[in-house]
Amino acid sequence: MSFVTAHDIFHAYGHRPILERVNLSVAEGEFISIVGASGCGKSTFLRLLLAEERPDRGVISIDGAPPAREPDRARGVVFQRYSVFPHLTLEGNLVAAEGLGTRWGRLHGAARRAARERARATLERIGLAHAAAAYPSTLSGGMQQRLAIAQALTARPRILLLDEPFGALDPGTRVAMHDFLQEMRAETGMTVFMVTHDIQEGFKLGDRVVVFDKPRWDPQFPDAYGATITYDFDARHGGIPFQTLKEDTRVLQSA
Ligand SMILES: Nc1ncnc2c1ncn2[C@@H]1O[C@H](COP(=O)(O)OP(=O)(O)OP(=O)(O)O)[C@@H](O)[C@H]1O
Repeated sequence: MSFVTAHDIFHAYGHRPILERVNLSVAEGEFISIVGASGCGKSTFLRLLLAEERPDRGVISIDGAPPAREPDRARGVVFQRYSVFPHLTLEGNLVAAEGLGTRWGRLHGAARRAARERARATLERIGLAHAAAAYPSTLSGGMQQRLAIAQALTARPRILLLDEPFGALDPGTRVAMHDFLQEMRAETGMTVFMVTHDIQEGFKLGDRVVVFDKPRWDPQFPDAYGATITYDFDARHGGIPFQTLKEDTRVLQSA
């Protein structure tokens, strides 16, 4: 049963097609890694899932409805340039994340006390309890990233969108973050879309690895065509034997 679907998506910036004929069907709980050349529209696709932009043509649906335009608790996001609140302590960051989903954007009284308790438990969980009262600027990149992911997960989103979340991390911290993400995923059963430039990472974490590429390419007019999903690998079974070639790559020869 499909939870997230993209049907025949076309999206352009001005006269420049970025995505064309993108079709994808994702079951709830699947982890989709997205790879592809720089600038081929991977982040654009995430923005369409977030409804930050609407596709020019085609339909995206999440749980049978178009994605909500307003930020909602169903979707958590972590970008490479992660967005923690610099003026709040670590604990304050997690409490604020819970408040974002409420009517007034803040929690008060007993609800706030309960959120603080949960924040402390989460910080314990991600190994940052000792820094609960510290500010993000005093943390290393890996610790800030851990906080950003914990913040996105605080609302227990049904869908987590990750745009190169581990790009800036050293290899050791990366592996620790992979473990953390895998644990959180096992616990919550959330659906994940992760853009990465690291194919190994894509296969390690993903159930499927989808490749965005331009099946049509005119060397005279490189911007003439958009990218689509050219491969959809089943990464649960080692990938390659289960690959689905969705389109032939056709290079247009100049006369
Ligand atoms: N708001 C915008 N207006 C015009 N062009 C844009 C806009 N956003 C992105 N683009 C262009 O659309 C193309 C796709 O961008 P996008 O960021 O989706 O690619 P990407 O595959 O995520 O790239 P990277 O791997 O480098 O992050 C790029 O050429 C980019 O310059």
